[in-house]
Amino acid sequence: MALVSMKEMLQLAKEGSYAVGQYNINSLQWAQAILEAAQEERGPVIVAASDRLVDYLGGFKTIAAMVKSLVEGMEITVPVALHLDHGMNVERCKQAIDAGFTSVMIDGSHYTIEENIAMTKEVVDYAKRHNVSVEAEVGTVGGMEDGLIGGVKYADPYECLRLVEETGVDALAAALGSVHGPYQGEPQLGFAEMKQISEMTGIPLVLHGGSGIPDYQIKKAIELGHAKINVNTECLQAWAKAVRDVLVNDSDIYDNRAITTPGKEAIVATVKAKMREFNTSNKAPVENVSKV
Ligand SMILES: O=C(O)C[C@@H](O)[C@H](O)C(=O)COP(=O)(O)O
Ligand SMILES: [Zn+2]
Repeated sequence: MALVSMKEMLQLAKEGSYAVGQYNINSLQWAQAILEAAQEERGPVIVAASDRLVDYLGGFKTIAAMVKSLVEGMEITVPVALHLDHGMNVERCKQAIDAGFTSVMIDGSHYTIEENIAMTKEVVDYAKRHNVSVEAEVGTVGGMEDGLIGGVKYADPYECLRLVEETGVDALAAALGSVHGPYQGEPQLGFAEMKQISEMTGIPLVLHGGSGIPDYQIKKAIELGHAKINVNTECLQAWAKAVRDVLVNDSDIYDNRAITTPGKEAIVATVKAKMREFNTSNKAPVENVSKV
């Protein structure tokens, strides 16, 4: 199946009270694992490359070619969106779109709201011409973002409304207490603000920092309008644990495949567990699933 934008995927998720997971790739093996998990769970999936890792992964064209050819070679029939995560500027988003990404995030959250709106609008105008979906961010997710350590800054509901109305963006990441990387203690998400922003804007919300959030808070975030949840840290932790176990248990092992395959299996298991938690399993359209 050809790669799709995440516009329809997220609208269906919002209407159906579930969320589509965005899983970040950190190498070829990540892409294989995420696609395998989604196909086995029969649910839509968002495969993402974080802009800070795009060059490390070989650049936009390499990533798009890799994901497209894995979808074809692995006979993936569930809907797959290829998304640029935390796009650093307008130019990077345009490059991703030109290379074949079907969705982009323009992260203008470190700028003034006026600058954020202007950047987002330029990306939306370009993306619409290519049938590509756009996500924007208001406020600041805590922890590690764009390679920087920063504190939480809650999204202002009126700024969210302005950005949505003035840009026509497809999905909004409103920072409400979530953190990239591991949490220190229990996450404290701002549910009252979440409800207000969801009701005011009406568009699918995106939860960054989706790793390490207890199930009851995930369920509440979905109930209050989140249709996309980003997960990277939990996959990294599962991969690292599996690979570490192999190396600790066998000091003579040197074969790359033997060392890293348990890491890949750990990512598959993590993504499948998340898809069940987010209620994405079995949500691929029936006509896609019947081809399996
Ligand atoms: O690490 C990245 O660059 C991508 C993440 O910021 C991703 O967008 C995300 O929100 C993952 O959250 P986490 O798994 O809770 O760290
Ligand atoms: Zn993020």
